[in-house]
Amino acid sequence: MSETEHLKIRVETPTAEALKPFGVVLGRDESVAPLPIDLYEGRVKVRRAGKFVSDDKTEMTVCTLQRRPYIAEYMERHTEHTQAFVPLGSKPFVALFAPPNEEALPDLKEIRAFLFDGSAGFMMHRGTWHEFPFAVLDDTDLLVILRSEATEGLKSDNVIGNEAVGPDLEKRDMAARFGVKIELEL
Ligand SMILES: NC(=O)N[C@@H](O)C(=O)O
Repeated sequence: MSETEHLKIRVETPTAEALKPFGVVLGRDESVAPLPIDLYEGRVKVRRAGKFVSDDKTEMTVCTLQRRPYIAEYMERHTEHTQAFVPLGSKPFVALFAPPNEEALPDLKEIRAFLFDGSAGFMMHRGTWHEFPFAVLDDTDLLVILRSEATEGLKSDNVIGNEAVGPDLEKRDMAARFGVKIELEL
């Protein structure tokens, strides 16, 4: 009986170049110019991580977060998709939500905040009100899965009166709408 032949495959470092024949690394690539989205004083950089092919206008962005004050400046919702936040690098992040409703604004009494330890991401129900997650540590990367029309609506030229509204996006200025400063306590 012949000796079983051994085919040895060397395990490589998963660089973007090495992986090009197979796909796109879903992680921070600073050679990709951030999109012209300039909310939170530049503390959130949004880069498209590559073309995500789907039967609908869905995409993946990689957002790089720096710490910012734990104040919910905005709350927004997307009624057409279940947006997901996935931590890259296992760093913790804070997110706050209010349940989907039929009203034009979230119910302040129902807002809750959570500290995610970085071991798991979160996919929201359609219409869940939320603020963009907060970094606990600087240089936190989040994979955000969402519909591209929501991303387009966040671009600076669509921010009017400190709010952004567009197809599948309602981003509301909480201080202007409620006259309250929503602060998170860790
Ligand atoms: N960057 C980004 O996805 N921001 C908002 O759409 C959001 O839902 O947090």
